[in-house]
Amino acid sequence: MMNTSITDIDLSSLKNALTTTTLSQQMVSLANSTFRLAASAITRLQQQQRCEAELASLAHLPEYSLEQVSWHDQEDDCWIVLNDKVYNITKLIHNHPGGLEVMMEQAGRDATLAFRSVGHSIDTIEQVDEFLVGILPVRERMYLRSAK
Ligand code: HEM
Repeated sequence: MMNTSITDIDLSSLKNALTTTTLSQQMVSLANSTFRLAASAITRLQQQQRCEAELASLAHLPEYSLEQVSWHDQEDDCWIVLNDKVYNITKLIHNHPGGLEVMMEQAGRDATLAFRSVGHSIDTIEQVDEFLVGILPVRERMYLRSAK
C-alpha cells in the first residue's frame, strides 16, 4: 500500500503551482515582446507614411547635388542642406540670431548635424521651409528615402 504523507502532497502541489507560475510568467513575457514588436512595426509604418507624404509634397522641387550646393558658399550666395533638402539662406545669414560666422562655416555644405546640435526651437524648425529651393538627388539622400 502507498504511504503518501501530507508533506508529499504539499510538495507536489507546490511544484505544480511553481510550474504554473513560471508558465504564466513566460506567457506574460511573450505577450510583452509581441506587443513591443507590434508597436515598433506600427511606429516604423507611421514614419514611412510621413516620409512618403513629405516626399510627395517635395516632388515639384528641382534636384541639386551636393556638388552643385557647394558652388553657393558666399555671403551673397549661400546655400545649405538640411535633412536632404536644399535651402537658399542668403537673405537670412546677416539677420541670423546665431550670427553670421556659424552660417558661413556651413555655407555650401550639409548643415544637418550642426543645425540639429544647436537645438533650434520648434518654431524655427517649422519655419525653415521658407528658404527651401530644392532637394538632393535620390542617390545622395540619407533621410528622405521611399520604401517603394
Ligand atoms: C535655415 C537655416 C536656419 C534658420 C532659419 C535659423 C534660425 C535661427 C533662429 C530663429 C535662432 C534663434 C533661436 C531659435 O529659434 O532656436 C537661431 C539660433 C542659432 N542658430 Fe540658427 N538657423 C539656421 C541655421 C543654422 C545653422 C546651419 C547653424 C550652424 C551651426 C545655426 C546656428 C545657430 C546658433 C549657434 C544659434 C544660437 C543659439 C543660442 O544662442 O541659443 N543655425 N537660428
